[in-house]
Amino acid sequence: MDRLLIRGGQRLHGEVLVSGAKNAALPELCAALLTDQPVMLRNVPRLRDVATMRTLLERMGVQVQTHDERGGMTLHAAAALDPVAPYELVKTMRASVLVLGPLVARCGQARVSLPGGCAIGSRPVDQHIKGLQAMGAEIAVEHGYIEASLPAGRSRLRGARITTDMVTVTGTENLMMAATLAEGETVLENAAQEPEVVDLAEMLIRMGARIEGHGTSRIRIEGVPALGGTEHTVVADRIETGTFLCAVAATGGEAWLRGGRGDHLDAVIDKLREAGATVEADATGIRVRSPGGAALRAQSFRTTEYPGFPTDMQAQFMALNCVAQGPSAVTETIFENRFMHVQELARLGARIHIDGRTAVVEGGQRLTGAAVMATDLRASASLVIAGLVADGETVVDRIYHLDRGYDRMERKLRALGADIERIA
Ligand SMILES: CC(=O)N[C@H]1[C@@H](OP(=O)(O)OP(=O)(O)OC[C@H]2O[C@@H](n3ccc(=O)[nH]c3=O)[C@H](O)[C@@H]2O)O[C@H](CO)[C@@H](O)[C@@H]1O
Ligand SMILES: C=C(OP(=O)(O)O)C(=O)O
Repeated sequence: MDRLLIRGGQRLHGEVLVSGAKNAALPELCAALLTDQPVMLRNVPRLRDVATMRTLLERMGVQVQTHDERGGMTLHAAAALDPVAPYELVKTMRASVLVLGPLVARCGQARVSLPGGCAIGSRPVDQHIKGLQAMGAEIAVEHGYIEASLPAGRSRLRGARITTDMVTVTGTENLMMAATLAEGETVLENAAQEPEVVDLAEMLIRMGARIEGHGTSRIRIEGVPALGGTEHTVVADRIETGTFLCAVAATGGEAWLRGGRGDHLDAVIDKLREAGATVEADATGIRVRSPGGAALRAQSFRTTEYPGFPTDMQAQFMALNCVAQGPSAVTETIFENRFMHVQELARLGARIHIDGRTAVVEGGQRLTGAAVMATDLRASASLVIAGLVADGETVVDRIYHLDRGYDRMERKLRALGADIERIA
């Protein structure tokens, strides 16, 4: 099992090319199920989750071709599809549930394993199911599978007004994709406004979908009988960008994050500026300059839906808060169990006390290298950041979590001057 060996203490300098967003690429790969025409995606990141999604789609009968090093991929769901997502694949990647909406809309049926919980929380998909039922799908949950079909005599879902109980990102994406091929109008109230939802909507519109209001809490979709193929470039990964911002802020140095979208990261950039880092964004990327974490001021924040502070950046910013000066309170409101990194950060010398949904961080600590274990994707990233700052050697174990969502992270960090290597 691969691990990362980090010798901390290097300042980071140079340029990083930001990859396409995992959380946009995954639903966009699934959108190829909605049409019998080829769909060409560019800037698809090289990630374990993308490979898993590819395997899943290929098992359903989608032809997938990879073109080049720059992330070109063509998907063609022409043949009769086998609309089944088996447990072996879904259990390794919750985003597999994103095939549900497209399959019901295109094939009139689907059999998708329940994703179950994961390290960060229970993560039910009841809102996805409720929305599809409102659109006329008959759904039973049996033997660990969501069995969905259209009633006898119906060949299409029907539009509906759906208000989800909470803002759900993949729930919004699943229902928006399903609604593109439904009969009549669907209105999604309380919709997620994340940039990845907007990017997916833009791709669907290019495929012929009629969608309005994406990027707001009310999305209207007028269903059409069929969608066509398209070409689409996956939006830059704001979480990868934010992770590198925090890494440079913590180690000190200066970096240019080429392709990074500052307009998708306002909440994080505001906090970095309040901490004392210099962050300048334009249409081509983001420049960050920092005197090093120990010269910054720790920042309190609460995670919320977009455009608030993203839960997917909570662990990385907490690593920065451990070395920055002063106390800070980090409140996680999206997932009930997203503090798994706290105990591991403590092994490096961090002082953090958990009080319910808030982690109180005593800043200004000198971190020292140690063996630590990654528990989930962003927890792994926070341990890498802490390891880059710590004195001596840190070994991060179980980095398969990191590989789910970061495109060659250690290579990008090495290019910035970090002393980091992958070891067996
Ligand atoms: C592939 C992808 O895009 N993953 C992102 C997506 O996950 P994901 O879409 O799974 O997260 P959601 O937005 O759905 O979850 C938000 C909250 O709603 C709850 N919930 C959600 C759906 C549902 O049917 N019932 C329910 O109770 C969840 O347990 C959670 O507490 O958004 C999260 C929140 O920004 C991010 O952390 C993930 O990186
Ligand atoms: C939680 C995450 O992803 P997923 O929803 O795929 O588990 C994440 O990207 O931080």
